[in-house]
Amino acid sequence: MKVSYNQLLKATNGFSEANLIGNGGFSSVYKGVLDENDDRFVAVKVLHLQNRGAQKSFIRECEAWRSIRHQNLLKIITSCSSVDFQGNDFKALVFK
Ligand SMILES: Nc1ncnc2c1ncn2[C@@H]1O[C@H](COP(=O)(O)OP(=O)(O)OP(=O)(O)O)[C@@H](O)[C@H]1O
Repeated sequence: MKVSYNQLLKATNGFSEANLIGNGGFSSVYKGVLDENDDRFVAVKVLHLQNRGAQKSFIRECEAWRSIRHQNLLKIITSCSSVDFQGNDFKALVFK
């Protein structure tokens, strides 16, 4: 199941400051509610694709996730590859 940009927009209250968990070098992570019937939050990691090195960092992270299993780590449940309202590339990973 893939999620759309609009679903993530809604889940994070429009990627609001109040939902922002933290910023990394290549992404911002937001707390969100994807499914109203599920009381568990998701973490939405939005890539800063305009930052130099973001693509590379993303590929490295995916490779790392592929080989890691740990009880304290969340799972990637879905992803989103789309364009935002301004027509810029938008990519996000959703963890739960
Ligand atoms: N799955 C997650 N659940 C909850 N919080 C998260 C999750 N992933 C990241 N965070 C929070 O969001 C912040 C930014 O994460 P991100 O992965 O973008 O960057 P980083 O790993 O801290 O730094 P860099 O991107 O420079 O390596 C983290 O410091 C952490 O506080």
